[in-house]
Amino acid sequence: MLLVLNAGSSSLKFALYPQQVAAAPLADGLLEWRDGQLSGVLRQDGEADCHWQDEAGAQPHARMLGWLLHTLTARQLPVQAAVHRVVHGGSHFTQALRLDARILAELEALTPLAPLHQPHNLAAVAQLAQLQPDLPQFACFDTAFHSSQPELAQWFALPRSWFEQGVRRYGFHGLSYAWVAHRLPELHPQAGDAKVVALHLGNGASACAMQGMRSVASSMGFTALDGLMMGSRCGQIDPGVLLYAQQHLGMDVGAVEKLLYRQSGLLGVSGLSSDMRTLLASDAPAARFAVELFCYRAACEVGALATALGGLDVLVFTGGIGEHAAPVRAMICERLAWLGLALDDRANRDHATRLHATASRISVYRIEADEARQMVREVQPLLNR
Ligand SMILES: Nc1ncnc2c1ncn2[C@@H]1O[C@H](COP(=O)(O)OP(=O)(O)O)[C@@H](O)[C@H]1O
Ligand SMILES: CC(=O)OP(=O)(O)O
Ligand SMILES: [Mg+2]
Repeated sequence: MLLVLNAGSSSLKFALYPQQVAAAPLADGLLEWRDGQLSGVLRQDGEADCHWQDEAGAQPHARMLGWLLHTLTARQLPVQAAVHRVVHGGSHFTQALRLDARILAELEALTPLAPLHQPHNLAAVAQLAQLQPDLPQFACFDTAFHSSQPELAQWFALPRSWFEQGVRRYGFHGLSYAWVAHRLPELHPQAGDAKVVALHLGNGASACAMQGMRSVASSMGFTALDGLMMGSRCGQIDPGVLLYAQQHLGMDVGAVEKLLYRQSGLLGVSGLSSDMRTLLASDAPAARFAVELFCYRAACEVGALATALGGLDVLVFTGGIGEHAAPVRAMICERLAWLGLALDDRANRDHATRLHATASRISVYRIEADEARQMVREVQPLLNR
């Protein structure tokens, strides 16, 4: 049994797969740590049949994972290996691999580049090792899919030595895009020759340009801050704003980090929520404006990536917002009408897989993100070595 883990700041998604690439997980669910409370939900056979709650107390994450391992073992589903989504693999790690102490130290050094993700990803590795020391543990990287990008797409216009030190555009959400690259040819037979832009719109949001189903450019860069507007991250910003915040407003580095990662995006602009569902349900003008800005920025980024590709044949929506927010898809596509893109309104409202109108020059698809299954695919060749 292979346990797939995707650890975030306050939640940990898990799924348990048999050690062959099966269509559906044997069990999956979510562990959460919020307001001093721990909770867990486990689904088996599609039914959420196990709920757990406890006070946070000491070592909350270890207790959540302890509950999970205990529950799975009690159900005759003992965990034999674990694979983690690790957001940043830096320039060295461009493939799934088995974790050891040396690799973990290198990954820890990348924490400043992904402060919202990397520490939580690595904490889950350490806690599992404590609970089950012999467990083989693997990592799959969000940056790996983008390692195929040409140098032109990777460089900032900084002095040469900065690139050599690793200050370059990496790109993220690679597990989600790799899954899109796997699924799209099943939906669009000419996908291999197509110029594709995929939009991963979730709590974090980014866009990726693909040619030959490989990444050639992306909107996220050195960290998961650049590019699109997100739930609470600002996306693309004039770096002069950061100088202004420090030099004239006297903000220290911690305050600037908090501003960029946690107080901006949909949350900052709406003053209401980072959650797209809440904003779409609200009549407040600031909520509507936040949604409009989100869509405007996404459409502009699609235009930029179409230029990187030299054309656009296919647009893909994925991630929580991309999969479920029909009004957001409609607003983004409206702004791309000049490219010859037309949605089928009904298909969009019904969340169909194929979303474009018959007359559209550009095909549009909705693909459900499945980072967990992509991780199983990537780690499969390493399991029986
Ligand atoms: N039915 C829905 N309509 C609109 N937005 C939705 C819907 N379901 C989920 N979302 C949005 O998706 C976002 C979360 O995306 P998800 O990909 O699940 O996030 P994460 O990055 O945490 O994995 C939230 O903004 C949420 O409001
Ligand atoms: C890289 C990133 O932004 O991930 P998430 O969408 O899970 O926050
Ligand atoms: Mg996500």
